[in-house]
Amino acid sequence: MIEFQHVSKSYKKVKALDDVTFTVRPGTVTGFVGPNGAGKSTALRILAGLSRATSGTATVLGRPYAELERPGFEVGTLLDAAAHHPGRSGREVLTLGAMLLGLPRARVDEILELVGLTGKEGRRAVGGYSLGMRQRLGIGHALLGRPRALILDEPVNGLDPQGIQWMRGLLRDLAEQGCAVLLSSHLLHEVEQVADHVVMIGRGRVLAQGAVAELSRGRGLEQTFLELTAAADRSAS
Ligand SMILES: Nc1ncnc2c1ncn2[C@@H]1O[C@H](COP(=O)(O)OP(=O)(O)OP(=O)(O)O)[C@@H](O)[C@H]1O
Repeated sequence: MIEFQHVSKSYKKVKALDDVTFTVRPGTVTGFVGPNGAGKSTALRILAGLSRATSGTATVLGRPYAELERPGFEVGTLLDAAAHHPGRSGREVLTLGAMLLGLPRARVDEILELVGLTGKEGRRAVGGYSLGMRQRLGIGHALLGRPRALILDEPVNGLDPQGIQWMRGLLRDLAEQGCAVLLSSHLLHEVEQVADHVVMIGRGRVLAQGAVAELSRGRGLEQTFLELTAAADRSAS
């Protein structure tokens, strides 16, 4: 379970998040959508313990990230596909992660296979990876410890159509295994394909949340999203 309760975050003059409350239940994929600057990354960074809320609480499995006893086994994060050292090979990145968690080397091979990186690709330096390959490595790294919650910032960015289809299947499988998956995306059509629930934010506030079918209102999520964000812009001006 992932929970935001009345989370607000201010940077000097900017109110990046304003009283954000929502839940991601185990066994579901929740899409987190909003225009540029809406506050998505800020919310995910707070959840992953990389930034502090000004007020409110964001928890994973009932605790703030900093208080998780075994974070690598509880929550997997993919917040920045370029986070790994460019000089390390994909295999080295995964091996370091596996060592930190006390996992056997065999887990690295399992993960390379799961994310569709070949042995040869695994031996290449990450600096030479395409964005799609980085995304595959990043999600593999997040999954090393078989976490019960996943936080993914734009995971399909840079993936080709086959890659997008693969990611969709992977996230659905993880949800079926009971994982709580939170993914931010600008691709509303993609969110519609993979998510059960959607949280729409604009200017730091939750504009709507609910089941995908409910929010698409028979016309598609994009239409609802455009109407809600336009209304939020009008009321702010
Ligand atoms: N470190 C920071 N200092 C000051 N303002 C910040 C900082 N980080 C984010 N902001 C501001 O907070 C607001 C929310 O930004 P955030 O990056 O969370 O949005 P986002 O929804 O992830 O956007 P995008 O879709 O473009 O990635 C923006 O107005 C942004 O300028």
